[in-house]
Amino acid sequence: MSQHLEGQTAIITGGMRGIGLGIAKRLRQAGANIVIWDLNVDQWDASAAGFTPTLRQAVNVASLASVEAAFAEVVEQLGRVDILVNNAGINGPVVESWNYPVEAWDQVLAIDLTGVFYCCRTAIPHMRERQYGRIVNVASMAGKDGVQYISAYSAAKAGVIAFTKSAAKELAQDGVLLNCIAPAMVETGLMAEMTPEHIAASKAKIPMGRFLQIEEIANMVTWIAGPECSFTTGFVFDLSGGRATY
Ligand SMILES: NC(=O)C1=CN([C@@H]2O[C@H](COP(=O)(O)OP(=O)(O)OC[C@H]3O[C@@H](n4cnc5c(N)ncnc54)[C@H](O)[C@@H]3O)[C@@H](O)[C@H]2O)C=CC1
Ligand SMILES: CC(C)c1ccc(C(=O)O)c(O)c1O
Repeated sequence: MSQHLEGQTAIITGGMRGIGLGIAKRLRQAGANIVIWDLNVDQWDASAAGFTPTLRQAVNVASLASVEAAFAEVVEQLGRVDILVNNAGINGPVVESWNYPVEAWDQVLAIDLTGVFYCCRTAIPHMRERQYGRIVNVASMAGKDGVQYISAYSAAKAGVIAFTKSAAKELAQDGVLLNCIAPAMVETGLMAEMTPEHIAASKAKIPMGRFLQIEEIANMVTWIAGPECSFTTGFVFDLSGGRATY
């Protein structure tokens, strides 16, 4: 396997399980030193993951103070951050938009959108100073299409796409590239929060007729996060099994 990220440092938010863990594992195989940020980082299953991260930090991405303190510690201990994967996210209630609880709306937006902004805001000055960085924001097909009964999640993911495009233009001459991925449904803890009817409806929208696999996301992210991705910024890379039409 290519070791093209040897010596680089990658932060993966929400990296304790699911898609984030899969991305972390694959970036490690490519040679990167891995920093895991998650709400609770006590339980690391090294035999299941197949590696031990260089650092694990308890971070709430919805708290700027938490993000800034953790980032400073990474720079102090490892000296550099080359890759930031903004993966942490929640779904929230599955309910009509007009009945969506206001507190839950605020929480979904705080984690899924503002959390991405906080992590980028914190990492970008360091990357600009080094004139190198790769930021991969995990959006969703829900952010492109809008999915019924998960309006806060869909709105937050649409916001992640627009934020990525804006910041990418600002940083295009600084060696700092920002891109998004827009996965369709993957069988993780997050998907389990959907109702069986919604899961079946989502699967039915995918021409390939199957769910996306975590390894497929991790492989794509590993390329986007590396130096070979050199002329693409502000882009949304779909993982939709043929579903995406734009
Ligand atoms: N599972 C799916 O079908 C899809 C997922 N996605 C996105 O992929 C990303 C990962 O999702 P999954 O792995 O499925 O979810 P998951 O629920 O399995 O994992 C999410 C991780 O994020 C962490 N997290 C949640 N809130 C946090 C916070 N405030 N600060 C730090 N960490 C926090 C959780 O503790 C957990 O480890 C999310 O952004 C999700 O929206 C996108 C498209 C489809
Ligand atoms: C698992 C998350 C909440 C989710 C659910 C449904 C869709 C979809 O139908 O497109 C998504 O893209 C998701 O990210």
